[in-house]
Amino acid sequence: MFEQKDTEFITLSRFVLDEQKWHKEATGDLSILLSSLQVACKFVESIVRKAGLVGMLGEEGSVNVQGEGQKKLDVLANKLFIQSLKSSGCVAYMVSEENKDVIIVEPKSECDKNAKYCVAFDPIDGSSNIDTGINVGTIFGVFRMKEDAKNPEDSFLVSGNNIIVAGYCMYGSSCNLVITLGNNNVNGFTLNPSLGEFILTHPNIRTPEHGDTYSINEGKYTKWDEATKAYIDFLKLHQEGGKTYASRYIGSMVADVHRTLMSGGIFAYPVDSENTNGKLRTLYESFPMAFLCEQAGGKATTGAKRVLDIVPRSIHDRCPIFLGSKENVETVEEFFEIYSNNLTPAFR
Ligand SMILES: O=P(O)(O)OC[C@H]1O[C@](O)(COP(=O)(O)O)[C@@H](O)[C@@H]1O
Repeated sequence: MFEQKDTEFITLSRFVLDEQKWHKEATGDLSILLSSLQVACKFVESIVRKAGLVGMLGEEGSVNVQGEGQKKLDVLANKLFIQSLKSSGCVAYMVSEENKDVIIVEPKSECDKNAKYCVAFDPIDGSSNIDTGINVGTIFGVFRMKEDAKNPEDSFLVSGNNIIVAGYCMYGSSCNLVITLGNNNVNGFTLNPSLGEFILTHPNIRTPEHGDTYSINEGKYTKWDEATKAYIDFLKLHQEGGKTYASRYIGSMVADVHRTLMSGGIFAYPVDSENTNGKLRTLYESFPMAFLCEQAGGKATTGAKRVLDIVPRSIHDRCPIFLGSKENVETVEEFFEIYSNNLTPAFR
């Protein structure tokens, strides 16, 4: 476990090597994989930062498997992550928000044939905010390849409890990479552009038990299920010690979840009449964020069950998600309990 010591100049690479020291079965492959991931994050950060100067804003003109128009940065960032992860020699399969099928990595050498990791990622999350310079990010989750897997998908169509590493890299006023390798340990690093190094700046992130901000696209209120409507109504009517809840919504999951992990509260993207399974993708948005949140002491639910207990039906499957401070999420679970039993909430 990472000992609390003077964190200055602890780079991400050094931190991962330190962490791996505690894993008897560690072969160094995970460290190599994570160093390839951070190289891709640095590359994308450098392009996002100057996108407006180098003609990298706007549409690419193509449509991805989700039916969404692809931004130029979506396409470039996707290429960079695929290339960097392939070059690690430790990744067998990948799933990207931008690719319809599982990406199968052809081993280049004998050693590559032992690649045992699978990575699911969203190269640019919050694409709708790219052209206005609002925070966007990359989300990633690492799984072990399923030994008896018959098809590449099989290693991904498993419950979120199989995720071993999760993180995101947020491209904004500063570039922050937040990561967990499990062990109830979540750490935040800030990119020092002049050094080109991610430096540990937020050791051992703990999400407060309770928070008084909520983050949800209220424009969809009329399309929500009754439990979600009742919960948000409750937040508006309810005063905690004279304090009302504050609404905060950026529309980039990475940015909204980052704020929620650091200062508490709740982020939600429920089902609605347009997105009957929710909008956010289980494998490379909800699972990594739910794992990070739980490892930081928070909770993540669909309303009816723990997000990490879901087994996705397909690699681009979607699910509703409420994540954040333990107490706030437990209140959501109570509302879903009430409505699933057709009871009327006390405050109504
Ligand atoms: O505009 P909406 O419906 O509120 O959706 C915003 C949500 O969709 C997303 O932009 C989806 O992610 P992508 O940009 O990767 O497609 C999330 O980042 C965000 O939380």
